[in-house]
Amino acid sequence: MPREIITLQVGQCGNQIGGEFWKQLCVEHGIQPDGLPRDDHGTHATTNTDDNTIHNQQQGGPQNKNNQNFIDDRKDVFFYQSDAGHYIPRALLVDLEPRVVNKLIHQGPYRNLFNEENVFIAQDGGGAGNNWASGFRQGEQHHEKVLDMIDRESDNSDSLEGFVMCHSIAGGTGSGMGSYLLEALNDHFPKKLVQTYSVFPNWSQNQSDVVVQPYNSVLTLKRLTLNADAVVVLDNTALNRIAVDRLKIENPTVDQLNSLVATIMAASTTTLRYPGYMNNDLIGLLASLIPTPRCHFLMTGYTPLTIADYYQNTIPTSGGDGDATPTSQEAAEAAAAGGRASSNNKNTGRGGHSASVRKTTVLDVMRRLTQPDNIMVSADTRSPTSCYISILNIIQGNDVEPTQIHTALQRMRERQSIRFIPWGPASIQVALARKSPFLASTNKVSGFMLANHTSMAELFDRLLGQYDKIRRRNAFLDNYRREPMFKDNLDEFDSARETVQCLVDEYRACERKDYVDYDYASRSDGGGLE
Ligand SMILES: Nc1nc2c(ncn2[C@@H]2O[C@H](COP(=O)(O)OP(=O)(O)OP(=O)(O)O)[C@@H](O)[C@H]2O)c(=O)[nH]1
Repeated sequence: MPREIITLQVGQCGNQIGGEFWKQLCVEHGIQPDGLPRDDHGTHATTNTDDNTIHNQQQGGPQNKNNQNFIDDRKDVFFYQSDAGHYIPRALLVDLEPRVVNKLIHQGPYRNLFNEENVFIAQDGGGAGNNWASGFRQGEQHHEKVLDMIDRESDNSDSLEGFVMCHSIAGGTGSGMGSYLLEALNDHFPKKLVQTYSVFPNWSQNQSDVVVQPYNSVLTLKRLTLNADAVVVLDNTALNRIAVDRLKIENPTVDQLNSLVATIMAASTTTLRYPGYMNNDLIGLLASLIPTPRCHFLMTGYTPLTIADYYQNTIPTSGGDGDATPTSQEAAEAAAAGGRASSNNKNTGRGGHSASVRKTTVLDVMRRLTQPDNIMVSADTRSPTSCYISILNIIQGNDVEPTQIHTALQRMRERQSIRFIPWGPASIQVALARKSPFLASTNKVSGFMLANHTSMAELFDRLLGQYDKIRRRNAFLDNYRREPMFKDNLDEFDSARETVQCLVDEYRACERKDYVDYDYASRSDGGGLE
């Protein structure tokens, strides 16, 4: 029986990255943009049967020459099938302004993919104006409608495992309404898991309209700490750095960053969609990564990196869509047509956007995954005190044998290049997965890392620094004071700051041997544990 997962996409960013995630899932599962399954088995299936038994043990699924393990994938974790045979995402598209959601459901080849009953757009359509408090208030105002949709979708599953939310923490809707929904999910579905893909802002961008991003981010981080079971951190600063330094794109577009995001999101769900003997449900996946409840912010790494083919020919822009830049719709059409951008699109002249990795072996891939260059969070994972709390590597390759993984692990252990917490087991978990036969790939092996690392505290610390700078001057607070939560006082700001500070302190405490004696009660927020 599938353990279904319902995805909530909230706000502009949430819906844009969510839209890319579904495109990626459709491609990987051989689902056409209209939801109908492709009638072939994929042109990139391998016919090597020599190691079937070995992979069978890893993947737990039947295999034969036609790569039956992929035909036996678990589409129904993320999709359900309509009476007419269309695969429909278990997704809710929520926004306080109509532009992005309308684009998803009215334009481009994927316009018929989503269930339109699952779309919520606020009637006045004014958005939340980069104001967390407005988003939170509107979340409360519209909660009945949205929770009705969630209830209907949850009744539509046999064994719902939980929810995944995609949003950004820095605007108004994804952060404020997203925060409201996180609290509501905890109240209404106390036994279900809640995982988020949370986009952190690019602090190096000096834009005047985003001066309040630190306020919104700190207020959201409180809910991510208290109301989510796991948060996959998607850090725009790091994604941008990777696109520039590794993929040699001068000015990455949002579409190009979202292509990286879609790769990460899809990779992180591989073991749920192609289950094996371990990590085949969300609880199994998260339990191994999160030994202590509050430190549940996960970083990711992926190698070899590429921007999906259909974005390769986009001309980088510093702002909106230029004439020569294919729109998301054109890119999606190109994707649907087989992954090539339209010939009208001019090439950048720099060749395809992929990091130059010529040879991929299991050991290389596993080593590269922990290299700071490949880690998609702007934090120093090699600082003298920071350490890994846990690591899960998902290695994908059609000819990979478990012995290669054992050898790679042994080598890495001998080199002692990775520092782990002093109070727990120092182990890298590895899940072996085959590649989708529907995806072209020039690399034999690719790898994805999901890791819990104490340097995450750096990101939060930096955020608190930005927050303190404007809060000390009580700057830009007028719009917040107009909202009910801040009408009488600003206590909620102080409470959120304190929760984030406690989170930083706990990550730092994790670096010490005596963390096992960590005194939750001594924390001013009582550790938030009931
Ligand atoms: N990676 C990525 N970041 C995005 C995208 N769209 C917006 N962002 C980031 O998200 C933050 C702004 O949040 P939005 O999602 O645009 O805002 P919102 O939640 O819709 O809220 P309002 O616009 O205030 O109603 C900024 O830090 C942006 O850089 C996207 O498609 N991809």
